[in-house]
Amino acid sequence: MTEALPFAMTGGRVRLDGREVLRGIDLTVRTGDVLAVLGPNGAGKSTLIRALLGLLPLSEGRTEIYGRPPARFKDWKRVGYVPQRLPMGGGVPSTVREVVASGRVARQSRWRPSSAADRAAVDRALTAVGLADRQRESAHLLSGGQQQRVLIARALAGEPDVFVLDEPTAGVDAANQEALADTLGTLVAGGRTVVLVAHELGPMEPLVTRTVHLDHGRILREESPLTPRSAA
Ligand SMILES: Nc1ncnc2c1ncn2[C@@H]1O[C@H](COP(=O)(O)OP(=O)(O)OP(=O)(O)O)[C@@H](O)[C@H]1O
Repeated sequence: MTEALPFAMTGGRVRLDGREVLRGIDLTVRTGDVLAVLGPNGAGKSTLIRALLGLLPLSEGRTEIYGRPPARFKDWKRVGYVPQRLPMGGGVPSTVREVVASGRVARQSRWRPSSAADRAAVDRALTAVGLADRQRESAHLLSGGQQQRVLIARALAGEPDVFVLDEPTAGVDAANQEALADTLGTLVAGGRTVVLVAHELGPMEPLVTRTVHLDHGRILREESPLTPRSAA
């Protein structure tokens, strides 16, 4: 049996406050794709990835995650999401490590709380984003770029099959953009799938196998760069 596609949207429309923000999106993401969603401010890029993940409902059309509509999809450990910003919730300050460890939750259960494997995955993720030495600090007191790296580490810690990143390099300095590109390169070489929103691809550009250009809630064009994964 062939594996279901990580994401498949057909005729997807999203209305927010009575306004159509996505207008008839047909998009499939295949295993191993590194898909960059490009377009100007307000084009609908974040809305598209939130709709792919089922975080926003479609007003028309359908979308599936590994062959199931989001409401019936259960295998959330396969999906890692890096939102644009650290959610400010609950008023309880969380340490960097706690936020990153929360990326393991979909892998844990009442019967199997945190294990050595979980702790090792959190350690690897913290090291990958260069925050191992800041792990005891309060995540909300870090800079914007550092918080972005905490969110990337949270997704890495979950060891998902598909990573969805909303502007992962926004506010991240050049050295850490390079580090992120290296990390993503390793994941892609291991067969993972990546969907990312970006204004500037920067050092991630050589990894990208497909781009979709959005504007006014529609896909204007789709391209496959000629030399994916071969940094010049
Ligand atoms: N909750 C909301 N209610 C109403 N309109 C919204 C809401 N969220 C987003 N929008 C509108 O939807 C449109 C698309 O927003 P979206 O955040 O998806 O764009 P984007 O391409 O990711 O932009 P950016 O590059 O600035 O992050 C924008 O015009 C925005 O104002």
